[in-house]
This record gives sequence, structure tokens and C-alpha cells, in this order.
Amino acid sequence: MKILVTGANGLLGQKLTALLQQTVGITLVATARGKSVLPLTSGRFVPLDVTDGHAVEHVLATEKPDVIIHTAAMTQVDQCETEREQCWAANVTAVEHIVNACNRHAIHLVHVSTDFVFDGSHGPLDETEPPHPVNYYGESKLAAEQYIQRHATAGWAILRTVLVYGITNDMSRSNIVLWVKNSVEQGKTIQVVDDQWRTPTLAEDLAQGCYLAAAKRAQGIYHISGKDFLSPYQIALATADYFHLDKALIQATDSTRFTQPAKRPAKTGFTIEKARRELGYEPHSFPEGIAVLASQLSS
Ligand SMILES: NC(=O)C1=CN([C@@H]2O[C@H](COP(=O)(O)OP(=O)(O)OC[C@H]3O[C@@H](n4cnc5c(N)ncnc54)[C@H](OP(=O)(O)O)[C@@H]3O)[C@@H](O)[C@H]2O)C=CC1
Ligand SMILES: Cc1cn([C@H]2C[C@H](O)[C@@H](COP(=O)(O)OP(=O)(O)O[C@H]3O[C@@H](C)C(=O)[C@@H](O)[C@H]3O)O2)c(=O)[nH]c1=O
Repeated sequence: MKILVTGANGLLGQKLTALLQQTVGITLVATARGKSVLPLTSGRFVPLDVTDGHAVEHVLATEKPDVIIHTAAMTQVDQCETEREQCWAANVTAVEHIVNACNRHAIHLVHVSTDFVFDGSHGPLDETEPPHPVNYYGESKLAAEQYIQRHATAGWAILRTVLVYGITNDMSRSNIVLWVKNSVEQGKTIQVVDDQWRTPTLAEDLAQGCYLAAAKRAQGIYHISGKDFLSPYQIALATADYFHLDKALIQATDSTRFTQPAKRPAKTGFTIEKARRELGYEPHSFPEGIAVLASQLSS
């Protein structure tokens, strides 16, 4: 089976290309903007800016993958709130190009989406919950989901995930575990909210979920996240515990006092029973996930 990955230089993209290169029976085509940050031991790297419709058509027509796993997106939530045109181009127009090319070449689409399509009024959430985004990033990711559901004629799966953490080369953005660890190690006091709720997801687990959906040509929406329902404050304390850091530097706050340019949905987090049942997906616990990340720090 030939799988093409978009956004291969990203956190998920790098974990996914590492996984697919060591999976028997998979031919990998890794694509990303600019140069590859990954040493590819097998498979090919092809430059691809997914906002370029002609390039998307050319690459998919040339490579003819059986499945495309679309991870590329503008993921800086606060930047999406202010740079809306760039956000829409990367998160919606790009998906229209990809769906249209998948339709032309009968390519199964595995598309990565987010808990930020929800309003955060309640959680954890299963796949039947109605989406109501509260920021522009979430609006863009929901618009992409809706385009896929309305227009994709080849098979498609939408995999939503939550608060991804992990460590790779050349990271274009940090994540909560690394941010807490680095801040506290530098002696900084951090304010962390205790009234938002997530099921933080190890990047390696998300990569496994993407592979399972591709291998099974899964059809429909799946919630693929960690299985521990935690607040960012609890995430910060668990991170400090693991790395034996000074927890006095981690101060609880709440969303009335700590605000970000883009509103965050208060309570999300996912139930993952459908992915367990239909895909055989089973993630690490949060402490196990931190241990996986820690093992990569030392190497
Ligand atoms: N991180 C998280 O907490 C969550 C992420 N998601 C979703 O998971 C997916 C992967 O996110 P993640 O790996 O964490 O994020 P990253 O920001 O690490 O990776 C996203 C990648 O997309 C690439 N990209 C952006 N625009 C384009 C473009 N026009 N053409 C080609 N590549 C592009 C970026 O390239 P460059 O390196 O050049 O900027 C980057 O490497 C995204 O779809 C995101 O919406 C969902 C929920 C949570
Ligand atoms: C920076 C910061 C964050 N937080 C909290 C807010 C939030 O609940 C959590 C993470 O905040 P961040 O801004 O780091 O991450 P955030 O941009 O909220 O992460 C999001 O990324 C996109 C791509 C997604 O799709 C979402 O699922 C989600 O993972 O930590 C604090 O409490 N204090 C802080 O100083």
C-alpha cells in the first residue's frame, strides 16, 4: 500500500513518517513545504505546498498513492485568530484541493482534525456531538471537515485529536509538556489553568491511529486521543512529578484571569471507544506517554 503524508516536517508528520518507514508493506511518499527535516531511510520525499492546487494535482497524479494522510495545517491557534486569510488558505482551501485530487484519482483520504471544532461546554465528547467552534482555527478545521463530508467521492476518514505532545527535530511549535518542563527547569513561574479539560495525546499514538485508519480504509469520523481526562494544571503537575521539578513554580489560575488572543474551548477531551472498537486503537496513559517522550530526550 502506497501512503502519501502531507506536513511531514510537523510533529505528527515526523512521527508518522518514522512509523510508516518501519511498517512492512508500506511505500511512503513524505511531502512538506521546503526541505525535509527527516532522514528518510526508505520512501521518497517530495516538496509540496498544499495551498498550491496545481502542485497538489501534479503530485497526487504522479505518485498515485492508495491513501493520503493529510496532517498539514496552520496550527498556531492565536495566529489563526489574527491572520485569517493565511489560516483559511492552509486549513480549508488546501483541503478542497486535496479532496478534488482524491476524487479524480480515487485516493482514500485520512484527514486530521481537532477538538477545537467544539465549544467546550461539556466533555469528554464522542463522535455524535454537534460541533460549534469558538475560535477561527476551529472554524477553519470544521469547514474542512464539512467540505470532505459534502464533496469527497473516494473513501474518507476524519480523525479528530486533542492537545498533542511529543518531541522531534526542528519543531515549528512547542507543546504543553515541553513548555512546562523547559519553563520550570529555567526557574520560571508559570500560571496554568485548572478550568480547561483535555485528553492529551502522545504524537506516536496519533501516528498509530492514522496508520490504522489508512490500513483499514476507515470511513467516517473517529476520535483519536489520549485516554486520561486532565486539566492543563494537572498536566503540568504530572510533568513536574515525572521530571522531579519544583512544583512551587506551577501556579493554578483560571480562564477568567489567564486569557489568550484566541478563546480556548473550556471542556473537551474525547471518548475513544469507537476507535478502540473499529480500529483497534489503544493509546498510552499520560504517565506512559511522558516516559516515551523522556526516553527520546536522553538519546
Ligand atoms: N498539535 C496539536 O495539539 C493538535 C494538532 N491537530 C492537528 O494535527 C495536525 C498535525 O498537527 P501538528 O503536527 O501537531 O502540527 P505542526 O505545526 O507540528 O505541523 C503542521 C505542519 O503542517 C505544515 N504546513 C503548514 N502549512 C502548509 C502548507 N501550506 N503546505 C505544506 N505543509 C504545511 C507545517 O509546515 P512548516 O513546518 O513549514 O510550518 C508543519 O510542518 C494538524 O492538522 C492539526 O490541525 C489537532 C489537534 C491538536
Ligand atoms: C501558554 C499557556 C497555556 N496554558 C493552557 C491553555 C491551554 O488549555 C493549554 C494549551 O495551550 P497552548 O496555547 O499551549 O496550546 P493550544 O493552542 O491550546 O493547543 C491547541 O493546538 C491546536 C493545534 C489544537 O488543535 C488543539 O487541540 C490544541 O492542542 O495550556 C496555560 O494555562 N498557561 C499558559 O501560559
